[in-house]
Amino acid sequence: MLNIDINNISMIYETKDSKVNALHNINLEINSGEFVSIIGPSGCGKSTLINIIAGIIKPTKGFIKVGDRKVENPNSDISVVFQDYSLFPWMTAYDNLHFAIKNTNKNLTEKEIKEKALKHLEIIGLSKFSNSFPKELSGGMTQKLAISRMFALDSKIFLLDEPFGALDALNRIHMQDLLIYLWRSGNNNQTILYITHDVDESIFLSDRIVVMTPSPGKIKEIIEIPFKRPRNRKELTGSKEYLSLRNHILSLLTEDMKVSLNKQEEQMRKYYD
Ligand SMILES: Nc1ncnc2c1ncn2[C@@H]1O[C@H](COP(=O)(O)OP(=O)(O)OP(=O)(O)O)[C@@H](O)[C@H]1O
Repeated sequence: MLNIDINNISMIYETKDSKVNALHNINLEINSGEFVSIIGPSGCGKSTLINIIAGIIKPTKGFIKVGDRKVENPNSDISVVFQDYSLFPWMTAYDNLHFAIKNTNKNLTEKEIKEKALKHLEIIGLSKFSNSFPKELSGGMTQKLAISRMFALDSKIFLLDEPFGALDALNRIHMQDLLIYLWRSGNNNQTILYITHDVDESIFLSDRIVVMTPSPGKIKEIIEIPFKRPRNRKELTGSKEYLSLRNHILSLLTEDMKVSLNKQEEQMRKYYD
């Protein structure tokens, strides 16, 4: 179990002709075993933050600590799943899992690795597709495999960047249930940081939701989700408490949208006048 300490992170991208102020003074502590979602308008720096935590890009200011260690580069404590899948396209479904298990459990025998890989395929209902390559699977199946592979990797921290963004509503619900099932049935209670645009998804999945403001991305509010687990989707979404929480998050997000739409309108008026 490892916590994540996001310490005063700012990020400015410098391109040939401009500077983009992507993140400004982000401070956040995510506890071991916690599920935290980040929600915010497009371009507020959510993916930038995930990439900084994963050690893929270096921030302009501030640092990330995972447990006692400063993050300088990608490392095996942290696994990342992106929207456009995170599998090896040249390996079958079984081989993708086998490879992950073999590389993170050096003391397992070949028989144990095989059993574990087959068990993972069974849990996600893809036993029949063990010899299929990612391109031969549907979007939902591919993402199931990517999530399953993430758990097989046995990392302590999972960073998920809109992993179900490309799925239809039904598949999305199914995947949310699978994610929570795998997370809660794991032995070591991993820490999850989850990026989404979907307010309902963030409430259903999270212990806390971090709402961000647009350019530069700052933390606007951190919301504790009061609902006990396991959560019953039907009961939850019908409750008054849920609806008021949902309205609160939506109003935080639309406030910023109004400001940016007004700015856009002002610029268009200037252009056409
Ligand atoms: N490599 C880069 N070089 C220059 N600017 C970048 C780079 N990556 C991101 N940006 C800019 O930084 C800002 C934040 O981008 P980022 O992708 O982190 O936002 P986001 O909140 O994840 O967006 P979305 O929800 O649309 O995926 C945007 O203005 C984007 O154009």
